[in-house]
Amino acid sequence: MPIKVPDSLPAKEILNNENIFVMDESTAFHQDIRPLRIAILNLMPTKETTETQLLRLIGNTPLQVEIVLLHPKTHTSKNTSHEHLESFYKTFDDIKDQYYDGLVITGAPVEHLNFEDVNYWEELKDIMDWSRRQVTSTFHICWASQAGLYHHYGVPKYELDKKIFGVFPHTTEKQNVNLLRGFDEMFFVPQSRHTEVRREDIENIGDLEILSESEESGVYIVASKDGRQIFVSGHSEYDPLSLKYEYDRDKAKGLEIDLPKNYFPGDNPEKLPYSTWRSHANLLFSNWLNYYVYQQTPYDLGAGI
Ligand SMILES: CC(=O)SCCNC(=O)CCNC(=O)[C@H](O)C(C)(C)COP(=O)(O)OP(=O)(O)OC[C@H]1O[C@@H](n2cnc3c(N)ncnc32)[C@H](O)[C@@H]1OP(=O)(O)O
Ligand SMILES: N[C@@H](CCO)C(=O)O
Repeated sequence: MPIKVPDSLPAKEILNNENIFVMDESTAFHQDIRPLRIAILNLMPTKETTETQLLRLIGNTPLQVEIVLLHPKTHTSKNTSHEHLESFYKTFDDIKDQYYDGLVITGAPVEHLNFEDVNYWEELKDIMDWSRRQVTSTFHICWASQAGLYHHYGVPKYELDKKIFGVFPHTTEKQNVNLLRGFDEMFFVPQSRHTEVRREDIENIGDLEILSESEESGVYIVASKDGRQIFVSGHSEYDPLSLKYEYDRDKAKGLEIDLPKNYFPGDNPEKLPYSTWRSHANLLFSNWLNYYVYQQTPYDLGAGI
């Protein structure tokens, strides 16, 4: 079964070439099954790259999934063209009366700012409040996970002395948690952050559970006990070369940046990096879609969230 995306979205051709069946709006879904409606609030400056990465993971499912891409209307994008946003994106105003099975909120390179100084903060707060009422489960990535933990639970973020940058081993001690089903005892996840949230600020909040951590890179997955809010600090969706792109970009700018850890063979940036996290990424997203979205959402969406 396929995912359906806006007509002519560039990611469609890339994913079809990878044998992921992506439909456009003119093609009909199987009529007897209600497709899952997933919104992606894309806050990344590199929107096309992120669309492709997320659709690749969300499309790896036997479920029918209809995608709506959202961007914040209170922010003028510097790095994504107006035409791209006009052609493929909606804003919160267009969908706020509707109910959704799932929402993904991406990272954003605004972590040095106070949340209140992010120019779409008021809109993002409205979207996060709406998600509590009208979305079955919301998956927050990187900066969005910090933003969600802060907005919903008052959890602060802290500046790190040094950027956490690389692919780090992660573990979990939890048993029988559906989001973690099938996880290896230890698995790798890309992290690329200047800030963190801390265990001690989260563990006393009764509604939250820390599901996975890394000795080196800290808290990874936090979830509300009802599974409706998932906060993920890493970038499992990243492509094999995403960290290389960030490393080369920062080097070219003359910034002080260490090599991403556990990434280049022999720490040689001339060599093609290892990608060691893609099976984890696929499992994380398919567990979320299956157990937290599909198995929880009401058939008559809106009648019972
Ligand atoms: C912590 C995480 O969530 S990780 C996710 C972030 N990682 C990435 O974005 C990786 C890819 N990004 C990049 O490579 C870089 O951000 C680039 C090359 C695209 C742009 O870098 P720079 O030129 O240094 O920064 P630039 O001035 O364009 O600002 C970056 C973004 O922050 C936005 N921004 C800056 N200040 C603010 C603000 N006060 N409020 C809201 N957004 C802001 C910019 O508008 C831009 O986003 P946009 O393209 O959606 O408009
Ligand atoms: N992942 C980000 C961190 C900045 O927020 C980058 O290096 O682009």
